[in-house]
Amino acid sequence: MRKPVIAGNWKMHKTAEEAVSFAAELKQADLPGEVEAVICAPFLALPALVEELTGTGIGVGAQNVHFEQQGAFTGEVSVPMLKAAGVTYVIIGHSERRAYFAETDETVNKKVKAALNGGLIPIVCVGETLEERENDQTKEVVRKQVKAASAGLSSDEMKKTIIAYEPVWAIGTGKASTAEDAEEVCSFIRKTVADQFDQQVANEVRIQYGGSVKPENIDSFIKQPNIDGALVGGASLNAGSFIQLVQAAK
Ligand SMILES: O=C[C@H](O)COP(=O)(O)O
Repeated sequence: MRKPVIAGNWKMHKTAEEAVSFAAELKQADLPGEVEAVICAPFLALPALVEELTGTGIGVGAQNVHFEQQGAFTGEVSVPMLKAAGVTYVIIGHSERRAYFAETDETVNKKVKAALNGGLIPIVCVGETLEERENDQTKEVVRKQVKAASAGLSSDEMKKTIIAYEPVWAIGTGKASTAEDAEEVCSFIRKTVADQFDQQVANEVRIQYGGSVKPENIDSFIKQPNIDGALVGGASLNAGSFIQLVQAAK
Protein backbone atom coordinates (compact mmCIF):
# COMPACT_ATOMS: atom_id res chain seq x y z
CA MET A 1 0.00 0.00 0.00
CA ARG A 2 1.51 3.33 -1.06
CA LYS A 3 1.22 6.23 1.35
CA PRO A 4 -0.16 9.33 -0.40
CA VAL A 5 2.09 12.41 -0.35
CA ILE A 6 0.77 15.95 -0.51
CA ALA A 7 3.68 18.30 -1.10
CA GLY A 8 3.32 22.06 -1.19
CA ASN A 9 5.77 23.85 -3.46
CA TRP A 10 5.85 27.45 -2.33
CA LYS A 11 8.13 28.45 -5.22
CA MET A 12 9.50 31.99 -4.58
CA HIS A 13 6.96 32.87 -1.91
CA LYS A 14 7.13 33.47 1.87
CA THR A 15 9.76 34.82 4.23
CA ALA A 16 10.92 32.83 7.27
CA GLU A 17 8.48 34.81 9.40
CA GLU A 18 5.58 34.02 7.08
CA ALA A 19 6.60 30.36 7.10
CA VAL A 20 6.46 30.31 10.91
CA SER A 21 2.89 31.70 10.88
CA PHE A 22 1.89 29.08 8.33
CA ALA A 23 3.45 26.32 10.46
CA ALA A 24 1.55 27.56 13.51
CA GLU A 25 -1.74 27.06 11.62
CA LEU A 26 -0.66 23.61 10.44
CA LYS A 27 0.15 22.55 13.99
CA GLN A 28 -3.39 23.40 15.09
CA ALA A 29 -4.93 21.24 12.35
CA ASP A 30 -6.07 17.67 12.63
CA LEU A 31 -3.96 16.10 9.88
CA PRO A 32 -4.47 12.43 9.00
CA GLY A 33 -1.49 10.18 9.81
CA GLU A 34 -2.17 8.15 6.65
CA VAL A 35 -1.02 11.05 4.48
CA GLU A 36 2.56 12.32 4.18
CA ALA A 37 2.45 16.12 4.22
CA VAL A 38 5.49 18.08 3.04
CA ILE A 39 6.24 21.77 2.61
CA CYS A 40 8.91 22.69 0.07
CA ALA A 41 9.97 26.22 0.90
CA PRO A 42 12.59 28.73 -0.26
CA PHE A 43 16.03 28.01 1.24
CA LEU A 44 15.90 30.92 3.68
CA ALA A 45 12.67 29.68 5.26
CA LEU A 46 13.86 26.08 5.71
CA PRO A 47 15.60 26.33 9.12
CA ALA A 48 12.61 28.09 10.68
CA LEU A 49 10.19 25.55 9.21
CA VAL A 50 12.32 22.63 10.43
CA GLU A 51 12.34 24.12 13.90
CA GLU A 52 8.55 24.57 13.87
CA LEU A 53 7.62 21.25 12.29
CA THR A 54 10.08 18.76 13.82
CA GLY A 55 8.09 16.13 15.68
CA THR A 56 4.79 16.99 13.97
CA GLY A 57 5.11 14.41 11.18
CA ILE A 58 5.05 17.17 8.55
CA GLY A 59 8.12 17.04 6.33
CA VAL A 60 10.21 19.92 5.06
CA GLY A 61 11.72 20.03 1.59
CA ALA A 62 13.86 22.26 -0.60
CA GLN A 63 13.01 23.18 -4.19
CA ASN A 64 16.44 22.60 -5.71
CA VAL A 65 19.92 21.38 -4.80
CA HIS A 66 23.35 21.18 -6.40
CA PHE A 67 24.80 17.77 -7.22
CA GLU A 68 28.27 18.50 -5.82
CA GLN A 69 28.91 18.35 -2.10
CA GLN A 70 30.79 21.65 -1.93
CA GLY A 71 32.96 23.86 -4.10
CA ALA A 72 33.12 26.98 -6.20
CA PHE A 73 29.46 27.10 -7.27
CA THR A 74 28.33 30.61 -6.38
CA GLY A 75 24.75 30.81 -5.23
CA GLU A 76 24.23 27.06 -4.90
CA VAL A 77 23.26 24.86 -1.93
CA SER A 78 24.39 21.24 -1.46
CA VAL A 79 22.78 18.08 -0.12
CA PRO A 80 24.94 18.01 3.05
CA MET A 81 23.89 21.62 3.77
CA LEU A 82 20.20 20.70 3.47
CA LYS A 83 20.69 17.59 5.59
CA ALA A 84 22.48 19.61 8.27
CA ALA A 85 19.50 22.01 8.31
CA GLY A 86 17.14 19.10 8.98
CA VAL A 87 15.56 19.03 5.51
CA THR A 88 14.19 15.67 4.31
CA TYR A 89 12.89 16.16 0.75
CA VAL A 90 14.00 18.04 -2.33
CA ILE A 91 12.14 18.85 -5.55
CA ILE A 92 14.34 18.14 -8.56
CA GLY A 93 13.76 19.05 -12.21
CA HIS A 94 10.68 21.20 -11.79
CA SER A 95 9.63 22.47 -15.24
CA GLU A 96 10.32 26.05 -14.13
CA ARG A 97 13.92 25.07 -13.42
CA ARG A 98 14.14 23.20 -16.71
CA ALA A 99 12.71 26.18 -18.61
CA TYR A 100 14.34 29.15 -16.83
CA PHE A 101 17.52 27.73 -15.29
CA ALA A 102 18.77 25.33 -17.96
CA GLU A 103 18.10 22.20 -15.92
CA THR A 104 18.62 19.16 -18.17
CA ASP A 105 17.85 15.46 -17.90
CA GLU A 106 21.54 14.99 -17.15
CA THR A 107 21.68 17.46 -14.25
CA VAL A 108 18.39 16.10 -12.94
CA ASN A 109 19.93 12.61 -12.83
CA LYS A 110 23.06 13.91 -11.04
CA LYS A 111 20.91 15.73 -8.50
CA VAL A 112 18.67 12.71 -7.89
CA LYS A 113 21.73 10.54 -7.24
CA ALA A 114 23.31 13.17 -4.96
CA ALA A 115 20.06 13.56 -3.01
CA LEU A 116 19.65 9.81 -2.48
CA ASN A 117 23.32 9.34 -1.59
CA GLY A 118 22.99 12.06 1.01
CA GLY A 119 19.76 10.74 2.50
CA LEU A 120 17.22 13.16 0.97
CA ILE A 121 14.01 12.01 -0.72
CA PRO A 122 13.86 13.39 -4.25
CA ILE A 123 10.57 14.55 -5.75
CA VAL A 124 11.37 14.38 -9.45
CA CYS A 125 9.19 16.40 -11.79
CA VAL A 126 8.36 15.30 -15.32
CA GLY A 127 5.77 16.50 -17.79
CA GLU A 128 5.09 17.63 -21.32
CA THR A 129 4.56 21.12 -22.70
CA LEU A 130 1.34 22.09 -24.47
CA GLU A 131 3.05 21.81 -27.85
CA GLU A 132 4.30 18.32 -27.03
CA ARG A 133 0.82 17.27 -25.92
CA GLU A 134 -0.75 18.66 -29.08
CA ASN A 135 1.84 16.76 -31.13
CA ASP A 136 0.89 13.57 -29.29
CA GLN A 137 4.36 13.31 -27.71
CA THR A 138 3.31 13.17 -24.05
CA LYS A 139 4.29 9.56 -23.40
CA GLU A 140 7.53 9.81 -25.35
CA VAL A 141 8.57 12.95 -23.43
CA VAL A 142 7.61 11.58 -20.04
CA ARG A 143 9.29 8.22 -20.66
CA LYS A 144 12.53 9.95 -21.66
CA GLN A 145 12.47 12.16 -18.55
CA VAL A 146 11.69 9.29 -16.18
CA LYS A 147 14.35 7.01 -17.66
CA ALA A 148 16.99 9.75 -17.63
CA ALA A 149 16.18 10.86 -14.07
CA SER A 150 16.38 7.31 -12.71
CA ALA A 151 19.34 6.06 -14.74
CA GLY A 152 21.85 4.25 -12.54
CA LEU A 153 19.67 4.08 -9.43
CA SER A 154 19.39 0.86 -7.44
CA SER A 155 15.94 -0.63 -6.93
CA ASP A 156 15.96 0.53 -3.31
CA GLU A 157 16.83 4.07 -4.38
CA MET A 158 14.07 4.08 -6.97
CA LYS A 159 11.51 2.93 -4.41
CA LYS A 160 12.38 5.93 -2.22
CA THR A 161 12.06 8.37 -5.11
CA ILE A 162 8.79 10.24 -5.66
CA ILE A 163 7.82 11.13 -9.22
CA ALA A 164 5.60 14.16 -9.82
CA TYR A 165 3.80 14.19 -13.15
CA GLU A 166 3.21 17.87 -13.93
CA PRO A 167 1.98 18.75 -17.39
CA VAL A 168 3.57 22.16 -17.98
CA TRP A 169 0.35 23.59 -19.48
CA ALA A 170 -1.54 22.84 -16.25
CA ILE A 171 0.89 24.62 -13.91
CA GLY A 172 -0.43 27.85 -12.47
CA THR A 173 -3.04 28.16 -15.23
CA GLY A 174 -6.13 27.02 -13.36
CA LYS A 175 -6.55 24.42 -16.13
CA ALA A 176 -5.82 21.13 -14.41
CA SER A 177 -5.55 17.93 -16.40
CA THR A 178 -8.64 15.76 -16.23
CA ALA A 179 -8.18 13.07 -13.62
CA GLU A 180 -8.56 10.42 -16.36
CA ASP A 181 -5.79 11.91 -18.51
CA ALA A 182 -3.52 12.30 -15.48
CA GLU A 183 -4.21 8.68 -14.49
CA GLU A 184 -3.33 7.49 -17.98
CA VAL A 185 0.05 9.22 -17.86
CA CYS A 186 0.76 8.18 -14.26
CA SER A 187 -0.07 4.59 -15.14
CA PHE A 188 2.29 4.89 -18.12
CA ILE A 189 5.02 6.25 -15.79
CA ARG A 190 4.55 3.22 -13.53
CA LYS A 191 4.90 0.94 -16.55
CA THR A 192 8.08 2.79 -17.55
CA VAL A 193 9.51 2.19 -14.06
CA ALA A 194 8.53 -1.50 -14.33
CA ASP A 195 10.35 -1.77 -17.67
CA GLN A 196 13.44 -0.07 -16.31
CA PHE A 197 13.49 -1.81 -12.91
CA ASP A 198 10.83 -4.43 -12.19
CA GLN A 199 7.16 -4.68 -11.30
CA GLN A 200 7.82 -4.72 -7.56
CA VAL A 201 9.72 -1.44 -7.72
CA ALA A 202 6.98 0.04 -9.92
CA ASN A 203 4.31 -1.07 -7.45
CA GLU A 204 6.10 0.75 -4.61
CA VAL A 205 7.14 4.00 -6.27
CA ARG A 206 4.88 6.94 -5.51
CA ILE A 207 3.62 9.09 -8.36
CA GLN A 208 1.99 12.46 -7.74
CA TYR A 209 -0.02 14.63 -10.07
CA GLY A 210 0.67 18.37 -10.12
CA GLY A 211 -0.87 21.28 -12.00
CA SER A 212 -3.70 23.49 -10.68
CA VAL A 213 -4.62 21.09 -7.88
CA LYS A 214 -7.04 22.69 -5.39
CA PRO A 215 -9.30 21.52 -2.58
CA GLU A 216 -12.15 21.47 -5.15
CA ASN A 217 -10.50 18.96 -7.50
CA ILE A 218 -8.13 16.91 -5.30
CA ASP A 219 -10.69 14.11 -4.79
CA SER A 220 -10.86 13.27 -8.48
CA PHE A 221 -7.07 12.79 -8.63
CA ILE A 222 -6.69 10.95 -5.34
CA LYS A 223 -9.19 8.27 -6.28
CA GLN A 224 -7.18 7.24 -9.35
CA PRO A 225 -5.32 3.97 -8.79
CA ASN A 226 -1.93 5.23 -10.00
CA ILE A 227 -1.98 8.71 -8.45
CA ASP A 228 -0.48 8.78 -4.96
CA GLY A 229 -0.90 12.41 -4.02
CA ALA A 230 -0.18 15.83 -5.42
CA LEU A 231 2.52 18.45 -5.81
CA VAL A 232 0.73 21.72 -5.25
CA GLY A 233 1.86 25.25 -6.01
CA GLY A 234 -0.66 28.09 -5.62
CA ALA A 235 -3.12 26.24 -3.38
CA SER A 236 -0.34 25.37 -0.91
CA LEU A 237 0.32 29.01 -0.06
CA ASN A 238 -2.72 29.29 2.15
CA ALA A 239 -2.58 27.11 5.29
CA GLY A 240 -6.34 26.44 5.29
CA SER A 241 -6.27 25.24 1.71
CA PHE A 242 -3.15 23.10 2.26
CA ILE A 243 -4.80 21.51 5.31
CA GLN A 244 -7.90 20.69 3.23
CA LEU A 245 -5.73 19.06 0.57
CA VAL A 246 -3.97 16.86 3.13
CA GLN A 247 -7.26 15.92 4.77
CA ALA A 248 -8.78 15.01 1.40
CA ALA A 249 -5.91 12.69 0.48
CA LYS A 250 -6.50 10.04 3.15
O1 LIG B 1 5.11 22.36 -8.14
C1 LIG B 1 3.92 22.66 -8.28
C2 LIG B 1 3.37 22.88 -9.59
O2 LIG B 1 4.19 23.65 -10.38
C3 LIG B 1 1.92 23.21 -9.63
O3 LIG B 1 1.67 24.56 -9.42
P1 LIG B 1 0.13 25.04 -9.32
O4 LIG B 1 -0.50 24.15 -8.31
O5 LIG B 1 0.21 26.46 -8.90
O6 LIG B 1 -0.46 24.84 -10.68
